[in-house]
Amino acid sequence: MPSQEIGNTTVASVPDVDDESDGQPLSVDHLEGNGITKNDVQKLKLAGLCTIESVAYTSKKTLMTIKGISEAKADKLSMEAAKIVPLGFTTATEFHHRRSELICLTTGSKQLDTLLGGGIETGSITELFGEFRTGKSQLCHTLAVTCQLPIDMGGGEGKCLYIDTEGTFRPTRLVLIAQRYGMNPDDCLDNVAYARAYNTEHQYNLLTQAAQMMSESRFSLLVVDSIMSLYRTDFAGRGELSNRQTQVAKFMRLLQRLADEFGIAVVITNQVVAQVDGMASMYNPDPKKPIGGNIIAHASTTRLSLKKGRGQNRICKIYDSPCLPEADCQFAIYEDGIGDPRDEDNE
Ligand SMILES: Nc1ncnc2c1ncn2[C@@H]1O[C@H](COP(=O)(O)OP(=O)(O)OP(=O)(O)O)[C@@H](O)[C@H]1O
Repeated sequence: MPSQEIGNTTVASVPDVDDESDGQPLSVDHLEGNGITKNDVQKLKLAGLCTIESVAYTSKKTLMTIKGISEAKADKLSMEAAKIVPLGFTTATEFHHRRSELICLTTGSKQLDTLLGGGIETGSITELFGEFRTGKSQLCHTLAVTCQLPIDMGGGEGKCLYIDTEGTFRPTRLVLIAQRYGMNPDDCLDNVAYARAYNTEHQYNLLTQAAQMMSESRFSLLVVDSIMSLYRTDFAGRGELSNRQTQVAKFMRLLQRLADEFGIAVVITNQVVAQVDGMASMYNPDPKKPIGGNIIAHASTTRLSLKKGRGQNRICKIYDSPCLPEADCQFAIYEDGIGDPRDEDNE
């Protein structure tokens, strides 16, 4: 999707993301035939399995939990999907080639993009955690706009799906950010599918809907702001901890499946609690850790810790990443979204 040069400014042409674009996963409709009926396909779609990839990535046991899918049918579905989606070994060269084609979404701050090796990676889950007012939601708002930009401007040429569990989404913020990038604010808002989640069951069901929407048009970003808040209230007390973690794991697994299936960037925000173990407080006077335990820790590919700095400045630290070293940088929150700290802010 080309950007246009107007005077000294590069103006983004807001993508017509409803275009049937290349690279979209194949619809599950293509499985029809060979003993798989239209009715079977409909059942898969109702269960949120809208692409052949989603069927290939789902275990036989899970396929059999779909109402009306027998063991024999589940076998048949897995077999047909595996004929189309490669599930075996590949060479590291081929994998390297595929990874080099992954797009990163710009955060709006050059320093932060550099820290992240280009921006927020697509095809994986990035967790932003920190205390209140550290800029988690503001970064999500900026990404909801930049994900729509052409690839040559640091975007993903796709729509954004935004699940808000705390009621902090503000479309007015998007208008100002869209204007900064020379986008038409109305088009930009139309490209953001927003849903407020009211309980954890609803939060999960929204992902099933998301799968359906993503199979119909090109999305490049899915935001869940914030991931744990409803789990904390729906599952209160120690007695419910194990059940809570099982449900969180199920949710995170579906998030990862969507990231793999549609090549989207998944960004989740998370709260922190004071860390009480002795070692942590020995080296850090104010130790805080993200909530959600090992489930969130293992399911998030990149974990970023956000802290307050001076004024509108914030500090982002790479807390965990499979390929980035532990390092940090500063960014700032402005009226028109996330940016680099300006000199006057540091004086
Ligand atoms: N229009 C704006 N211009 C500049 N800064 C803003 C603007 N809107 C909000 N902020 C700043 O963003 C900060 C809040 O950031 P954000 O909403 O991302 O917090 P958060 O980390 O998501 O916290 P919480 O956990 O409370 O949701 C505040 O310091 C606020 O002053």
